[in-house]
Amino acid sequence: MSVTVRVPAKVNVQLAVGAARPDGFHELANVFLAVGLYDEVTAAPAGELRVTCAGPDAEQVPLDRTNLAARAALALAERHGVEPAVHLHIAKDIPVAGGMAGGSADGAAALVACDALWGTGASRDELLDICAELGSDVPFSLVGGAALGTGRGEMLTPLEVGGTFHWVFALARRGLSTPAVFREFDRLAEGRDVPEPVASPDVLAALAKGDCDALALAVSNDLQPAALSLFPELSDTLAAGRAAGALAALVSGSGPTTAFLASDAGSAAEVAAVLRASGTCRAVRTAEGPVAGATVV
Ligand SMILES: C[C@](O)(CO)[C@H](O)COP(=O)(O)OP(=O)(O)OC[C@H]1O[C@@H](n2ccc(N)nc2=O)[C@H](O)[C@@H]1O
Ligand SMILES: Nc1ncnc2c1ncn2[C@@H]1O[C@H](COP(=O)(O)OP(=O)(O)OP(=O)(O)O)[C@@H](O)[C@H]1O
Repeated sequence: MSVTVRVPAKVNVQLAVGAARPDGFHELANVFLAVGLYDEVTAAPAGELRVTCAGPDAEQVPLDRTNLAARAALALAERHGVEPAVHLHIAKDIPVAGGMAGGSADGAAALVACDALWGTGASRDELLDICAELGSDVPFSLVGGAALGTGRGEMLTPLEVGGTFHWVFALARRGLSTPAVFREFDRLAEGRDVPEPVASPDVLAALAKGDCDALALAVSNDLQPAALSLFPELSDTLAAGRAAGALAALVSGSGPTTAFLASDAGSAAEVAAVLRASGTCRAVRTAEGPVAGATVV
């Protein structure tokens, strides 16, 4: 018997970043949208904990106990006094180190899969607690849809969304480390006051209405200058997407994936084709959001 869980990537339609806290994390107002690029994690009984991974970026994924899927299984097993004797197989389609919460997605998926496989019957709140221990983005991967994340991003308030948004994602030729991007944010902020991060009423209203033109005017990412500083070539990708007719162009989370909002599926396909031909990125994907979070299939 095995359990397979499908889990989406995310894009941040607003990422407001405050000053560094004493614990090193940054206070955020993080508006997450789950988009239809998926990993699948399959949990099956095994002699001992084992992780395997397949997919285009699989060789970049650690297979030891630092893998977020393995850490999720160990955390659940420890809380419930269960042997973590499980084979976790990750079918990976979310770009690795791309700012789309790929590792976080696998953590949330493994948790749901192991809970079902072992019959541990953890409550939603307990699963969310474990997710928050694993990483700031992991709780959102569990719940999906759209949500405002406060604190370091782990305290979620679900958001209503009045329609479907069409996105194009340009994958970069190398990854960016999330801690390095936050450090660069701090360096760029030296000597000036960083305001408290607050959710933009315009972003929330545009999501609630399902209004892509309004969302295009309202999206923002405070990590974008830091990501561009570490990876200047991303400006060319953003410019290529804008020139192709995208309504908005921004870095996704800590990058280096760039995200482009389109008015419908047809124009998303056109923007994707122009980006592919531009030579400014490694690959291009289209996806819609919001979609559901980690779900047993
Ligand atoms: C950039 C985002 O992806 C936006 O959704 C997230 O804020 C990052 O979430 P994540 O990858 O789950 O991050 P974590 O695993 O919790 O933290 C990784 C590292 O990112 C930095 N970090 C993360 C979240 C946060 N609010 N402040 C931070 O400064 C810290 O250096 C931390 O050590
Ligand atoms: N299951 C996993 N899949 C991918 N990377 C993982 C996984 N577990 C741990 N990692 C490690 O985490 C690093 C970041 O990968 P990940 O794909 O999660 O980045 P990300 O999408 O930029 O994250 P985020 O958007 O949450 O900041 C990788 O370089 C890898 O070493």
